[in-house]
Amino acid sequence: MVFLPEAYDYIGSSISETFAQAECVEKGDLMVKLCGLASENKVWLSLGGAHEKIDRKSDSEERERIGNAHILIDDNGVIKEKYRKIHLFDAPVVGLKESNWTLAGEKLSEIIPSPVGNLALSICYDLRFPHLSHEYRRRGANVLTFPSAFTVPTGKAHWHTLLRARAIETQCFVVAAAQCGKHNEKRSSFGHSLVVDPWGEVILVTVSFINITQSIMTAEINSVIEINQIEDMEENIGVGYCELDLEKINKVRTSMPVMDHFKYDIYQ
Ligand SMILES: O=C(O)CNC(=O)[C@H](CS)NC(=O)CCC(=O)C(=O)O
Repeated sequence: MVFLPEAYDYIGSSISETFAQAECVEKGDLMVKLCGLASENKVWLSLGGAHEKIDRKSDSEERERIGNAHILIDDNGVIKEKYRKIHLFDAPVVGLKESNWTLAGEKLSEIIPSPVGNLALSICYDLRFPHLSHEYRRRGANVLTFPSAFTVPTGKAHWHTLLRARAIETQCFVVAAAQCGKHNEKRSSFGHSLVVDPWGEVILVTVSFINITQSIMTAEINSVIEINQIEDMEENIGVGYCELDLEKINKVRTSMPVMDHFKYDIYQ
């Protein structure tokens, strides 16, 4: 299975550029190509965040806005699920207001059984809302996904901690493909695509692999590195590879059955 980050299609340098390139998820040219690639190569795809052109008739709001949609494609090239980002990143700390151009989603993703586990779809800023992750766990997820385009200052401060916390609390694998580098004069992303196991251990983090001009298909497979080494590393576009040992989930959950210990009667 291949996981791509939020905004895997493009990152616009202005709202008008972002609108101009948005495509309808089900019928867009890019999506047709990606479904073809999934079936030809027999891989599942997690497309972490498409700029989704929304049919105005189904949008009750007056302003033009797009969806931020995480799409899951199976190895037959069939779209299995589409999740629209629920929590929009309106954050004065970095001067971004996603709700200016995005319409928030209103429902959770289904839990989708896949060859790498029972997947739950989220996007980026959703990571900061533990109730969402907890609800996915309660509904049977064992792999949470947080494709992201985290900003550099908030990424430095919180990215690793939040991802590990969600993994530890829910006892799920957490897979987080992340944008990295400078997109335009105004935007850069923190990077550090991460996979965390249900015990909270980081089992994959991407660092510098390939030159941006090389094909991703020829990228070298990464080796796992220690978190305390990361600060000094440059990150380019690249790929990381790891295996999810689903047995770990059972081990962690039986050895510490936190789900049985919630006291909803006391704190709802
Ligand atoms: O708009 C696009 O083209 C792609 N989408 C994004 O970059 C989104 C909305 S601005 N970024 C985040 O949610 C960052 C969250 C974050 O950095 C944090 O929670 O600290």
